[in-house]
Amino acid sequence: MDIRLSGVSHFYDQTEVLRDISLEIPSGRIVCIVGPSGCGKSTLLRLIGGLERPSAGEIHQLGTPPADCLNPLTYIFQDFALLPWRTVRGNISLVLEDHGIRGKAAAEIIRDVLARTKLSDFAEALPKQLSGGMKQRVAIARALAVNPAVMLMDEPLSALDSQTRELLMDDLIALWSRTPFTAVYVTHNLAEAVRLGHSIVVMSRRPGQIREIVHLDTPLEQRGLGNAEMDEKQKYLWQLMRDEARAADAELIDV
Ligand SMILES: Nc1ncnc2c1ncn2[C@@H]1O[C@H](COP(=O)(O)OP(=O)(O)OP(=O)(O)O)[C@@H](O)[C@H]1O
Repeated sequence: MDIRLSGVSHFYDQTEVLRDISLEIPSGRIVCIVGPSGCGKSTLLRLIGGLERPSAGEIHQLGTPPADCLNPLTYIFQDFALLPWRTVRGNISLVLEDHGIRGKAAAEIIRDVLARTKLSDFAEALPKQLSGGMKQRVAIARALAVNPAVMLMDEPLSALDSQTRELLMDDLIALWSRTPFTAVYVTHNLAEAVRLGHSIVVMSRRPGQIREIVHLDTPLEQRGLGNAEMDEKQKYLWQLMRDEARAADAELIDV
């Protein structure tokens, strides 16, 4: 299932947050969204997820979600959003219970997603027993359990330290390489964007407009640390963003 945004604009009261966003999110691709603070990245994700309706423009889902998809648009948040009193298995089974899936069918899905996220040995652990990186892997496993058409990822690694971020990026790439998923991935971190994005949407400061879409051809598995092409792309992205980021920073100070 692809997603197409056509001329999307959004206001909160009199404040224009997004202006005339047209964008394709093709199936099986990771589209990263970068831009200065307050430019409307999370708002854009909420509009795509249908949590809010755009003030103008249209968002279409093209094609049908996978046959066994329980929730076409599934979020992954920065703060993991796990229930602390439920085990890893219990957190994942919750989203299946919501769809009436229990017993053997649920156990098989949970076994599969735990194996894919390398959490098979931690099914009975509580969130408080897990590191931040593992908690986010549980959140990813929970998202995979509903076999989403598109994952909406809002700064999923930004609460983690830099080593854990590297490990999680490796995990996401391994997951994608095994079974390509579709994601819209909001991040402040340009290194993350060039590592994970098939394309990177660079937004201007508020009202957020698309300044440029940068495409990356290097396969995800070849984008390790120290890859010269990735460094070049990251520099280019920073050049695009630097003035906007400075201006956005000054705006926040003026408020
Ligand atoms: N529900 C809301 N009501 C009113 N204003 C809002 C609401 N949500 C966001 N805003 C405002 O809209 C603008 C864009 O916010 P948004 O969180 O989408 O930006 P962002 O690019 O994700 O920011 P950041 O990078 O700092 O997380 C901000 O000025 C924010 O204060």
